Amino acid sequence: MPLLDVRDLVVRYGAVTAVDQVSFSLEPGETLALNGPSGCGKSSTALAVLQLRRPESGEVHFEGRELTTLPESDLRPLRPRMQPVFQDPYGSLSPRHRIRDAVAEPLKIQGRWNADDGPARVAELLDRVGLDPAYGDRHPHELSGGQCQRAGIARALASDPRLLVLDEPVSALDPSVRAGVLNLLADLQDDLGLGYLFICHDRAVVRHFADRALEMRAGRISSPQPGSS
Ligand SMILES: Nc1ncnc2c1ncn2[C@@H]1O[C@H](COP(=O)(O)OP(=O)(O)OP(=O)(O)O)[C@@H](O)[C@H]1O
Repeated sequence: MPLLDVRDLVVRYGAVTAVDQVSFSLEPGETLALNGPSGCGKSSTALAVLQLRRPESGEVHFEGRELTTLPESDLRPLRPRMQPVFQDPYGSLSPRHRIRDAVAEPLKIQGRWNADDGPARVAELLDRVGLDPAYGDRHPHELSGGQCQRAGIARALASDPRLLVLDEPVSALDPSVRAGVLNLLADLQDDLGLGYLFICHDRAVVRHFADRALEMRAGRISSPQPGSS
């Protein structure tokens, strides 16, 4: 069974059809890239996969469940298993919260926080993404962009996801730290068997990082591209 199976997805904003009959599937442990120019519908596809924006039509099967027809109450327990990582590393963390609270929050919301071992779990997650757990005391603005993106990934991992939807996860980062974050994502995938829907406009990064890539143009999949393997 694919981890994710998207069929004939359509996303509209009023008269604008941002995603037009897009279909693809993604296996557990696989990285599938969506590549294409600005405005071709990559982010809209990501939002619809995550059900953060309900599509006009089409189906999104995640771990065998069709999501588009589920009410929010039935989606809620599934949401932790599909986590977004967005382009702006600072945007996904509240500026008012310390990093350790941002990473602990999903555990608390999902009823998995335990005062005895919760702090150790947060430290373990920070360590797993290559951050010294002492950084947990800091606020997002006290971290570099790359460190902040790592903290965002730690927060996503706190939910024990199976799928990460990575929307331009390194595009806003200094070129010198991009490779480190991509290597971290590759290690996490090897260790945890995560599936990645990897949205990226940079073909060189896609070739290096993705197993398979789909090219989008004007809301449609225009062609498959060879990936790195
Ligand atoms: N909230 C919105 N309201 C109206 N139109 C939107 C909205 N979001 C996106 N669009 C339009 O939908 C189309 C697809 O946008 P989308 O952001 O999905 O593309 P993208 O490939 O991710 O581009 P970028 O890389 O610039 O984010 C564009 O024409 C865009 O202007």
